[in-house]
Amino acid sequence: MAADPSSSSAVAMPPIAKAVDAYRKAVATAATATAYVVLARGMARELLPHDLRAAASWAASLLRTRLEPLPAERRTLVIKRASGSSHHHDDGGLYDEARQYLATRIDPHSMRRLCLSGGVYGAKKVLSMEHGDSMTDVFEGVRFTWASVAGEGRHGPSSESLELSFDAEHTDMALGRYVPFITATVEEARRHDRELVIFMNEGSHWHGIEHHHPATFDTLAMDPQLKRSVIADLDRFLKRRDYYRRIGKAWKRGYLLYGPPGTGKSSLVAAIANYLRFNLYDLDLSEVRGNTALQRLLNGMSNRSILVIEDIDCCFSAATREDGKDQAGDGASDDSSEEENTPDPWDTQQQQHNITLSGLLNFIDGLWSTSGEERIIVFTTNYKDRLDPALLRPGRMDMHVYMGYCGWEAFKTLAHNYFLVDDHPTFPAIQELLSAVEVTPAEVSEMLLRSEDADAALQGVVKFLGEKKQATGEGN
Ligand SMILES: Nc1ncnc2c1ncn2[C@@H]1O[C@H](COP(=O)(O)OP(=O)(O)OP(=O)(O)O)[C@@H](O)[C@H]1O
Repeated sequence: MAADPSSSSAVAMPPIAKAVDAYRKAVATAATATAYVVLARGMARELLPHDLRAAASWAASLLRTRLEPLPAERRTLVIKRASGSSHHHDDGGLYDEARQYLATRIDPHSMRRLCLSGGVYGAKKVLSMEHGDSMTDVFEGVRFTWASVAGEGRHGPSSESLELSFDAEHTDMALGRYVPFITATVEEARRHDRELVIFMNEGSHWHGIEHHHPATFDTLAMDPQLKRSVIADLDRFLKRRDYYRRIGKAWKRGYLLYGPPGTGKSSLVAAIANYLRFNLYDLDLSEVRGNTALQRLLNGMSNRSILVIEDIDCCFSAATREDGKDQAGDGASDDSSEEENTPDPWDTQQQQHNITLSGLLNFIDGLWSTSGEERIIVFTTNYKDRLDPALLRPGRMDMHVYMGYCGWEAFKTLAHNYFLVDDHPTFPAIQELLSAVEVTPAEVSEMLLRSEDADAALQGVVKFLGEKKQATGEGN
């Protein structure tokens, strides 16, 4: 049977011929499509009036703009390294602030290369970008790009800079909020890391030593609710700079800590200093020779500090109370009338200088309202009932904090501090005994310190409390 030549040729068509055929078809199709477009254009030109055509083209371009937004205009802020500053010392310029800030924001996983510096003489190690690298930071939902640019030419490293880029529409925010935020964050971190100092007065000068008191609010044994309210009060105080400015008052807060000896008043002062990272100024009034010296001392205090006057009841006896009135009949205990009979040199001197406790407070108010910022003043006393009533008046000291005998919650804090123990077979007995006897946290701490073994120490506490209860019962 003879083969069909056409079918045989189709089957036998070589690949090149196939491609040529496909190309021919494509050209024909394109020509047809182009012809249609040309025809449609021509018809539109013929049929649509000019204005309508212009409107259609404007709408089309608008649609295109909407669908493909143009890249936003960018703005770049160049932060140059201050000449003379070194990598090892932070001079406080914006360049150093930005570097320190970026060290806390840098994501080591997202960077190809990283610089690690510091560590000299125990200094903190800091991560930073390599020159030529960049990173992004998001603030209030806006992306900021940071680039590290190498110093050029003979100026070398001193012409290094950081470049901050952002969409131009966020310029006000970058300058008005982001840059101040960076400064505030770095200041906060520096404050947190700084060594604290406790100053004591010698004549009219302060003499400072490093303050390493370990007390914190976590280690402080006190009523948990009271502890929370002190912390909340401190937090509120820190946030109220503008409020104090607005009402024209000194930005200060006064705390009166009172309670028996050994209940943690000094520990609370240390915990406040550690919490706020404020330096302490422990003022011994008996060392102060008159108004001028006092003024010099108060003026010599730095901002963000705590002025402490311990045992305030001993500094001002009834003879120097407000208005200089003899207040022996005001309910003060017998001890104070004893003091009146034997005036100490400070009293005599204060009478000469006519300083009363409320006078001192007014003096401090006046001085700090013009010069001081973020000051805390703490008075401590074992005998609140001996204090000048002027000091106890509402508004005088902002918060009165009673540091009392060791309660159950306070005891649990101590047991946790010393032995990391949160439960123990002796606890029920201790809880019961604590509700029956008055014992100070200092006494309990001392018992807990007697042994390194938790069982032995806690048994010791039970024995001590039992004996105390018995003695109290016999005494009654
Ligand atoms: N509330 C407390 N929490 C934790 N530890 C305390 C507490 N109270 C006392 N201590 C322990 O007892 C020691 C002495 O306490 P602290 O000096 O703070 O008491 P104080 O009330 O200031 O006494 P004083 O009135 O005699 O100055 C502290 O160093 C601490 O070890």
